[in-house]
Amino acid sequence: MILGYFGGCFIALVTIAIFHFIRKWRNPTCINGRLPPGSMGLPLIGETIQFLIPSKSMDVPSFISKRIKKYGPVFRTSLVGRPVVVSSDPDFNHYILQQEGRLVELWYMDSFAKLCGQMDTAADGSPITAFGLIHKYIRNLILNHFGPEVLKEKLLPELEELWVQALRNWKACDFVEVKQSTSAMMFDLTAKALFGYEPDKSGEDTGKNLTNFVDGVMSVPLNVPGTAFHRCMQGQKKLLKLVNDVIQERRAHPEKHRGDFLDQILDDMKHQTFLTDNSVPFITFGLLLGTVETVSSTITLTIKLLIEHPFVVEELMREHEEILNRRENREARITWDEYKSLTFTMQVIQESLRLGNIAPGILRRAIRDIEVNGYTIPKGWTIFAVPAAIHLNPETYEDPLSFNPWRWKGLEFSATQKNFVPFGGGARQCAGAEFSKLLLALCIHEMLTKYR
Ligand code: HEM
Repeated sequence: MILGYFGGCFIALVTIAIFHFIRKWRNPTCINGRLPPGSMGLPLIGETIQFLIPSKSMDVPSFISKRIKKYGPVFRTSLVGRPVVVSSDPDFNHYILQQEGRLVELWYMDSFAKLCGQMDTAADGSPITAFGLIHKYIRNLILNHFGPEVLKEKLLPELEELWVQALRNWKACDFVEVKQSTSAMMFDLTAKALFGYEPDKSGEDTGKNLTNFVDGVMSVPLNVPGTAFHRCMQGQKKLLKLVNDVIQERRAHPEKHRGDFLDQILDDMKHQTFLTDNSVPFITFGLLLGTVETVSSTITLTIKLLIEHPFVVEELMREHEEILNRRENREARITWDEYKSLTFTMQVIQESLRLGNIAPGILRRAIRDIEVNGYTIPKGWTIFAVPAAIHLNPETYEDPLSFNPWRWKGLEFSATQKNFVPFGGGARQCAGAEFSKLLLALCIHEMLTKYR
C-alpha cells in the first residue's frame, strides 16, 4: 500500500519534471531582453530533422524560407541540441562578421569540429581551437602559398598545366560524373600544391575518400559498416594516413626540401607549440576538405549552367577568342594580364557563386548578448548566417533564380559587399577566394579554347 503510494508520487513527480523540462525547452528565457521569434521544436533534437532534409533545388532550403515567411529574417530554432538564431538579414550578417573576437567567435558544431580535429590539444596541453593562434597562422600560410602575389608570380602556369592534364583524362557524361571527376581533379591538384602528392603513387581513389567523408559528416553518427558515417570515418582515416606518410617521408629525407606548404609547416613545428604530429595532418586534411568540395561543386554547377545557357557560352567564347587573337602564338599559356582582362568570365563566376551557395551557413557563437531588430541573442547561442537567403532575395536580385551573368556588369565588389557573401566576410573571409576564382577561370578558359 505504502509502496504503491510512493510509486504513484514518484511517477507524478517524474511527469511534472518532464512537463517542466518540455515547457522550459519550448519557451527559453532571455534575462536581458526578448528572444527572436521561432520554435525550439522537440526536446533535445529540436528542429534538426527538418533542417537536414536535403533540397534538390537551387532555391533557399524550405526549412529556412518557411520560417522567414512566418517569423521574419531573424528567427530562433534548435539544431543538434544547440539553441540557434538563424539570420538572413544582410545588414545584421555583415555586422556580425565584422565582430569576430568582440561579440562573436568562430564555432562549428561540436561533432564536425571533432571530425576535423578542431578539439585537439597542443604540446603544452592547451586546447587547439580554430579561435586562437592557429587561425592567424593558417590564414597567413594559405595567403603565403595561394594569395594573389603567389598566383601571379608562380602558380598561374602551374595551375593551367594541371587543368590541361586533368581535362585530358576527363570522361564525364553526366553531372554525377562531372562532380566526381572534378572532385578527383581538385583533390590531386590541391594535394599536389599542398604537399607534393603524386596521384600515380597511390593505387586507390583518394578523392573518393574525401567525398565519402563529406557525404557522411551530416549523417547519423553510427559507426557501423555499410553506413555513411562509417564510410566517412574510414575516408578520414585513410586521408590522415596519407598525409602522415608524406610527413614521415619528408622527415626521412630533409635534403629534398621543396619549400611548399607542408615543408613550411614542418619547419614551423620547431617553434610553434600548436603544430604537433597530431594536429598537422588534421590541418592539412581540413584544407583539402575546404578546397576540394567547394571548388568542385562550383565548377560542376558552372558547367551545368553553361550547358543550359548556350548564349552565355557564345559571349564567353567571344571573350576567350579575343585573347587568342591578340597573341602571337595562339597555343601560348595564359598570362596574368590576360586573366585579369576576363571581365565576362568573372561575371559568370560571380553568378555561379551566387546561385551555388556552396557554404550553406556561416556559423558563429555569441560571446556577449547581442541586440538585433529589437530582440536579444543571448551569450552562448549559435548564430547561423544564411548566404542563400541573401543571394536569392528578390528585393536585391531581380528574378533571383535565373542565371544572368550580365546582372554583374559594371558592379564593383564594394557596392555589393553585404549582398554577396559566397566567401564569407570580415576577418575570416575565405583565404582561398582569389585562388578559387583563378581555378574557375582557368577551367573555363581551357574548356572553351581546347574543347567543343
Ligand atoms: C568556391 C570555393 C570556396 C568557397 C565558396 C569558400 C567559402 C568560404 C567561406 C564562406 C569561408 C568563411 C567561413 C567562416 O567565416 O566561418 C571560408 C573560409 C576559408 N576558406 Fe574558403 N571557400 C572556397 C575555397 C577555398 C580554397 C580553395 C581555400 C584554400 C586554398 C580556402 C581556404 C579557406 C580558409 C583558410 C578559410 C578560413 C579563413 C579564416 O578563418 O581566416 N577556401 N571559405
